[in-house]
Amino acid sequence: MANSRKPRAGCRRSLVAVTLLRYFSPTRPFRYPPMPPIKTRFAPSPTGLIHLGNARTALLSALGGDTFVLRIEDTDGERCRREFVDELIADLHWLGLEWQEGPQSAEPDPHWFQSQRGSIYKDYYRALEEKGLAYPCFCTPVELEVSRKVQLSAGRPPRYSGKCAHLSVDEIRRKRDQGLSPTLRFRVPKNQAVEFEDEVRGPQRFASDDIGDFIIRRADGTPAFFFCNAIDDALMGITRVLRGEDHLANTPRQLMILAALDLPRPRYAHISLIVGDDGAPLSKRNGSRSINQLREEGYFPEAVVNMLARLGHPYDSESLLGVAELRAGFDVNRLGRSPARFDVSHLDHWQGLAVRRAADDTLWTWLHAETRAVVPEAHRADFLDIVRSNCLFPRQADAWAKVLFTDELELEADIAAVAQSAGEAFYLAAIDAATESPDDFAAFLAGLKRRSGAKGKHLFLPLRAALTGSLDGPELAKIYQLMDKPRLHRRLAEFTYESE
Ligand SMILES: Nc1ncnc2c1ncn2[C@@H]1O[C@H](COP(=O)(O)OP(=O)(O)OP(=O)(O)O)[C@@H](O)[C@H]1O
Ligand SMILES: [Zn+2]
Repeated sequence: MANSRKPRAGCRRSLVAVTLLRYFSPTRPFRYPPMPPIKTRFAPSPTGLIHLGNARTALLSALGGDTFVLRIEDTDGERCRREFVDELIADLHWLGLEWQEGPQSAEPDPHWFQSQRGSIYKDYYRALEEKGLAYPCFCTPVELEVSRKVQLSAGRPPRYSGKCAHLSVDEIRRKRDQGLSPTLRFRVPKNQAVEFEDEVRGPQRFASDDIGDFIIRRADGTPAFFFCNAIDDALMGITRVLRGEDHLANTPRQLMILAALDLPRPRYAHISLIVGDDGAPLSKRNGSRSINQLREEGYFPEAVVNMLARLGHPYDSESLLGVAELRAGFDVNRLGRSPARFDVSHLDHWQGLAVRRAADDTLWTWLHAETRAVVPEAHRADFLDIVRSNCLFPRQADAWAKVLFTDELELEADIAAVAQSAGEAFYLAAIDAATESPDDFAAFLAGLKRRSGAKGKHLFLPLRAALTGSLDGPELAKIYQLMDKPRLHRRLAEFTYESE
C-alpha cells in the first residue's frame, strides 16, 4: 500500500510542476485558469417609471455578469402596473442593456413574473413548515403596532415578540376555523452569526438574535419580498446579486432562508445609492427624473450610460464608451462605497460628446419634426455642424433653426440694448457691406470695418445681437452664409431710424 502510494504522490507533484510551468513558461504569457461564468440579474418592481438609480443598478448588473437576467417582481398587486413593465423593457432596450434570460414583453409569464410563480413558492413554504422553520402568525396589525410601540418606548429596537411561535396544532385549527387568515413567519435561528463577504462593502456580520421572526407570506397569500426574491435568485442560478445598499439589511434574512432550504447562496454586491441634490436617494416615490423623461428631453443613451458607469467607478478612458467597452473595463471591486451624487453637469458633459459624435442621420432624426421642417435641404449638413458645436438638446437646435431660417426673432431687452449701442450708422454701413459682398463674409466684414470704423467686440457683439438675438452661438461666418439675405437685411434694418 505504502509503496503504491509513493509514485502516485510523485506523479501528482510532477503534474503540479508541469501545470505551473505551463503558466509561468517564459515563452507563454501567464494566464489565470478560467473563472466560472457569472450570472447577474435586475429585479425591479413595476411600480413606476425607472429612474437613474434603478438604471445604474441595471447597468452595473449587466456589466458585472456573463449572463444577465431580467425578473419582474410584481407581487404588490396594488402598486404594480403592466404599463410600467412595458416602459421598463423599452427603457432597458433604449439604454442598450440586453438580457439573455427574461421577458421581452409585459405578458405575465411564470418564468419571469413573480405574480405567476405562486405554485413554486408554495412548495418551499411547505418545506419550511414541515421542518418547523415557519409558522402561522395570527397577530392583527393593531396588536403588532402596540407591541412595536411598547418596545420602542422601552428603548428597544422593535422586533416580532414571538407570540405565535409556539401555537399548538389545535390552537391553529381553532383560529383558522374562526376565519382568521394568518401570515407565515420564518423562525429565525437563535444565537447565530450570519456572515458574508460583500463584494463592495467587505465582510458583513449580523447576529440572528437582532432579527425577529419575519413574514415570508402575507395574510392574503402573496409572497413577501425577502422570500420570493431569495428563492428566485437560487432557482434562476444567479451567482452575483448586485443591488442597491437599501437591501443590505435584508441579506441576512435571505441567507437564513436559503440555508434553511439548502439552496445555494449567491455573492452579494451592495452598491451605493444615487442621491439627488437634496441628499435623498432617488426613488420612484419622490418624483425623481425618469429615464423616459431623459429620453424625451433628447438625452442620448450613450450619455446616460457613460455617466452612470463612471459614477463611483473609475475608467481609464475619458471618451464615450459603448456598453461592450464599459463591460471590458468594469470591476466590481473598484466600485466606491460612498453615496453617488447625481450631478446634471456630468450627464451634460457626456451628452455633449454624444451629440458631437452622432452621425448626420442620427442627429437629423433626433431633431424635432418642426425643426426639420424649417431647415432648407441645401443647408442641412451645415446646420447639423452648427448643432454639433452649439447644442445639447433638440430644443436648442430648434431655437437656432428658427433664428436662421424663419422670421421669428424676439430680442430680450439687454440684447436689444447691445444691438442699439452700435448706432444707426453702423447698421447702414452693414447693409451696404452686405449688399456689396452677399456671399463672402470676410469681404463683408472688411467693408463694414472700413465704413463704420468699428472693430473687435464693438463690431461683433452688436452684429450678433441684431442677427441672432444672442451674444454667443455659432460662428458669425456660418450665420452669414446660411441666413437668407433679405432676412439678414431686414434684421440689420431694425436698428436704423427708418424702421422705427
Ligand atoms: N437611488 C437609487 N440608487 C441606486 N439604486 C437604486 C436606487 N433606488 C433603487 N435602486 C435599486 O434599483 C433596483 C430596483 O428597485 P425597485 O424596483 O424596488 O425601485 P425603487 O426605486 O427602490 O422603488 P420605490 O421608489 O418604489 O422604493 C434595486 O436593486 C434597488 O436597490
Ligand atoms: Zn403572531
